[in-house]
Amino acid sequence: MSATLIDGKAFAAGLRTRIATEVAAMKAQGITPGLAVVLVGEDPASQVYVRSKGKQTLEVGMNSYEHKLPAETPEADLLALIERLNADPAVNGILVQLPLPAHMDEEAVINAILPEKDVDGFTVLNVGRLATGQKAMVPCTPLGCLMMLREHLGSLSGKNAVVIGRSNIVGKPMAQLLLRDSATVTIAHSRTQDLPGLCRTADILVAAVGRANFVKGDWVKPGATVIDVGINRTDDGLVGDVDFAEAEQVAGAITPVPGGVGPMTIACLLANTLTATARANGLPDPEGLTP
Ligand SMILES: NC(=O)C1=CN([C@@H]2O[C@H](COP(=O)(O)OP(=O)(O)OC[C@H]3O[C@@H](n4cnc5c(N)ncnc54)[C@H](OP(=O)(O)O)[C@@H]3O)[C@@H](O)[C@H]2O)C=CC1
Ligand SMILES: Nc1nc(=O)c2c([nH]1)NC[C@@H]1CN(c3ccc(C(=O)N[C@@H](CCC(=O)O)C(=O)O)cc3)C=[N+]21
Ligand SMILES: [Mg+2]
Repeated sequence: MSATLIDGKAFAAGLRTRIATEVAAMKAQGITPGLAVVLVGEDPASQVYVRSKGKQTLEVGMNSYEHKLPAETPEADLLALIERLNADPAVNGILVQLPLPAHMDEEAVINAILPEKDVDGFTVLNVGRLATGQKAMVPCTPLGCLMMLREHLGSLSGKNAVVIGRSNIVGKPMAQLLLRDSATVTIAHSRTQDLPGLCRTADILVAAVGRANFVKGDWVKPGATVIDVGINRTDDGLVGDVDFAEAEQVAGAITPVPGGVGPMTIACLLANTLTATARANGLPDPEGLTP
């Protein structure tokens, strides 16, 4: 047996085409969406993401504003930049690349972003809105995972979902979105007992752990849908948190790494920027880009 491959790269390309169409329509009304990305320091992986975000932002017809600050920038200077971006009408979305250097208070920096421009959905206001079922900006990685799950499964109602990982940027918002779609959700983490046994109950298994090839084939329920969020650089190249070779023998469907969740994350960032621009201009939310 061999699983259906969920092609995030192709899905993301289709999403970007739809976004480009919407951007063109906005531009005809004199509105050009703008995304500001702030990178502090020189982490090579972060530089790669920021570069591909900037490139894809321009490709869909949006304006891209990149701000690169040295690692030793005082926090006050970063907060001052965020204030300027908050006040700039050409900027509809603001993303501050994480992680930040150790001398900065990540929570304070994130919460300085105007919630309406918080295209990562990381501010407490957007987290609270998502948790209470109000109209929010939803974190890009979980949103991309949700889109792929809906596309593959249709309804998620009543399905058993296990999310491995409880971070604020992936695990927790992923669980919220699955719950909103009426899945029965369990969040697992480093203290979870009998993780393999728990995973075997999952119709939907989302791995956001940060450990290469962590989830083994015999943890996967036959026919399950497996979403691999992990990005791990190893001597064998980029690999996910799921042992792909094993899991694809058992799963019904699975996302590859690379070419799965990663490209969807960037496409959803553009989707959120479009949504933020629509809301800032009193237009309805673009169809199919919000949960
Ligand atoms: N494709 C994409 O677009 C993105 C990919 N990523 C990738 O996703 C992965 C997760 O990212 P992130 O959520 O930020 O990571 P974090 O390090 O913030 O969180 C990892 C989570 O995994 C849990 N965990 C660690 N070890 C184990 C274990 N042995 N058993 C069970 N749970 C464990 C931790 O548990 P505890 O809380 O108990 O410590 C924690 O909740 C990384 O590989 C990251 O690179 C992240 C963002 C976007
Ligand atoms: N404020 C903030 N928002 C984020 O969304 C955010 C962040 N900080 N910090 C880092 C993580 C990680 N992340 C990825 C985005 C795209 C790929 C991606 O496109 N991956 C490609 C491979 C890219 C490669 O080769 O390195 C793929 O999986 O196919 C991966 C990871 C967003 N993050
Ligand atoms: Mg983290």
